Amino acid sequence: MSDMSFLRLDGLTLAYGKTPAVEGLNLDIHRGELIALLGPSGCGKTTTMRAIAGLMPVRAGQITLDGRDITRVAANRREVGLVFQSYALFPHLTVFENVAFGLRLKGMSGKALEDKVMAAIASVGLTPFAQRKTPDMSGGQQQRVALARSMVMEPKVLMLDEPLSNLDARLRLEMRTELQRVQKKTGLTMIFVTHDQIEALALADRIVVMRNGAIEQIGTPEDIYNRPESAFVADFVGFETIFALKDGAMVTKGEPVPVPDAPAGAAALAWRPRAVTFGEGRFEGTVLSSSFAGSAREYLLDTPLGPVKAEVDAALPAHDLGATVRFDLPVATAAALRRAE
Ligand SMILES: Nc1ncnc2c1ncn2[C@@H]1O[C@H](COP(=O)(O)OP(=O)(O)OP(=O)(O)O)[C@@H](O)[C@H]1O
Repeated sequence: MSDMSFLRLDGLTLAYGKTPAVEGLNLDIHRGELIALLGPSGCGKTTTMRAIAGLMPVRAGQITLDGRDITRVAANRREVGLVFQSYALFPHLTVFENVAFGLRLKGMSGKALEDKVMAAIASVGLTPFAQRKTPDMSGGQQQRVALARSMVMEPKVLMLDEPLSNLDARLRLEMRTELQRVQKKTGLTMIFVTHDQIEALALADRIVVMRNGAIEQIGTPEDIYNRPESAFVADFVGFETIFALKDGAMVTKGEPVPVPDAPAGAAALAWRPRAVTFGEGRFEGTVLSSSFAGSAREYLLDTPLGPVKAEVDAALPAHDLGATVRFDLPVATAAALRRAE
């Protein structure tokens, strides 16, 4: 068996009663990879993780972990860890006892237990807090306790459901680095769920973008950010101006715009605000809104083509609302999408 299929989902189909949640999902995860499941609310991220953890029956398909079919194996025998958004720590127990809990259930005690627990606590940088009760700790520290408690069980795969969503902006950044550090140090295969594209781009080795219970695109952060395949993914990673191509022309709100130099096979063209030429070009639009963002200024333009978002250097003179400006959509700065939806 190759490392390519350390964790393999094969035609995974999941449903809540008559409501389908995930349909025929195929995914191969390497040993030691950090994978982000990214997508809008309701696309099936949590349901997929619950199925891998054994908390959700599989309607059809197969889950294989390290060469073993675990599709119908009980949750506690899967060697899969799951850290919930809420951490679910025991408030009356110390950090040490929270982390030791699962090992005690397995019958471990004494020095062996202590060594393992303290090593797990050390790996998340909480050694000085081992005897503290968890309610007396910050959100980020509690998150680390939850991480240590799962890691100490030495799962083959550790899954985290929106691990950073309860933290404030500063702690989120700190825990992002921490999570990456712990993962690289331990070589643990990890899957985390997020609907935050910045978090997925910053953390993951590969990103799995989901939509309506299926995989829309799988790739490295660079692939997803620079080479989105569909309008759905492009829009998700900040290409805000997207036009479908039909018969060699862009389909716009008004007249079709011929694009003789469109890349072969492209179904749509997409521009980030920064890639739109502003102040000159073939087209004209009216400033609908303008927002200052430090080094840049963003304009939303009302144009005969449809809405266009452009970003320019904030040092340039600002345009008033209602002002008429010229702009262009150069093919050279566009991403060519294979799917227009
Ligand atoms: N307990 C449930 N009973 C019935 N349907 C459910 C239940 N939980 C989820 N669903 C449905 O299954 C689909 C997938 O939901 P899931 O929770 O996996 O999405 P998600 O991508 O994790 O969303 P979020 O980002 O909001 O957590 C959705 O259509 C959802 O409405």
